[in-house]
Amino acid sequence: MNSIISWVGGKKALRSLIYQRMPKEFGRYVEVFGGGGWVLFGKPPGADMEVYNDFNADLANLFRCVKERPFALLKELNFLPLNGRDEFNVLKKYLEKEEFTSEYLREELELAQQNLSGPQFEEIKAILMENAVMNDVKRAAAFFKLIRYSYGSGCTSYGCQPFDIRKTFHLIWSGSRRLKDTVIENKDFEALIRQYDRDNAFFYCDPPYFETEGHYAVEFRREDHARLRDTLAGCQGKWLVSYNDCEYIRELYKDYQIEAVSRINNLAQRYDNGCEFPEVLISNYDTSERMRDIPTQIGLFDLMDDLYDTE
Ligand SMILES: C[S@@+](CC[C@H](N)C(=O)[O-])C[C@H]1O[C@@H](n2cnc3c(N)ncnc32)[C@H](O)[C@@H]1O
Repeated sequence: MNSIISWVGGKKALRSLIYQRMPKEFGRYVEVFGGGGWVLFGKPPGADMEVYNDFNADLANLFRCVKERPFALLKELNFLPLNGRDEFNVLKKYLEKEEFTSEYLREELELAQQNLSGPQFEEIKAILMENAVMNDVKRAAAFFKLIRYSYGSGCTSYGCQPFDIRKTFHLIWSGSRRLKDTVIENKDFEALIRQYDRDNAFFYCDPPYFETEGHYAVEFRREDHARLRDTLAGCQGKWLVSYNDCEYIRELYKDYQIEAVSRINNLAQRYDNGCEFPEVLISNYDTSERMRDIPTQIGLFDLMDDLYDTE
């Protein structure tokens, strides 16, 4: 199926190449730089454990709400489903406000426990918990709209295209079903990889590309590319990384398998028909395993796409 959102650097066009190169067997699938989760959404759930991660808290919260609170999210989205520059600016301001963090909730609960009797505390606790969840849903709805209304899904400028948000509701439903058993995380890649690494793990890593790091709300520094390589170097499991094809990345991963691939560049394609974008797939295992069985494996993924393709 398609993702619930478009995302800068989303791997819709590259994912069939990635499926063909995945290890034939793995017990846990971990999408380290989740973004729109295009690779995850297009693959059958399969593995014993599946993890979606992104360090962007709004993105992880959106995925969590789609998975766990689809009713509340749809209700929130359906409330005043306008689409105009003014609403876009209001949503942006709302998301820029200081977050209602779990730290704040913990303090409120502690205060209530110290100052109230047992039954009173239980009553207030239920209200505080409910409000905290509703805040998550409100934030998820605002973020979802911001992505949908912005230019190129970049969340920064208004896209100026009329769009009825209700047209996306079926995606939220099918997304919720697809994410039913997926663990959603909001961690820096290094902590995540160390936490989930096992010899039966498979990590798909799609970091911000070299010299386009600034396209994301979460800061990714130049030295983070080397930190990622060093973290992956210590892995027991298998991993596949996608990057733009450039000298720096080729040198950084010179001890691993590097395959050049290319795909249509979605944004450039708008202005330059036929524009292709050179990328590399880097791995610590033999990616031709699955391709040797190509008729059966591709058939399976194609079938999933047919079942779920909704956009
Ligand atoms: C190229 S995008 C991933 C696109 C995704 N594969 C898709 O198909 O939509 C890179 C993502 O990495 C996330 N990111 C940036 N720094 C990170 C970090 N230190 N740890 C985990 N995720 C990070 C960004 O928020 C962004 O969503």
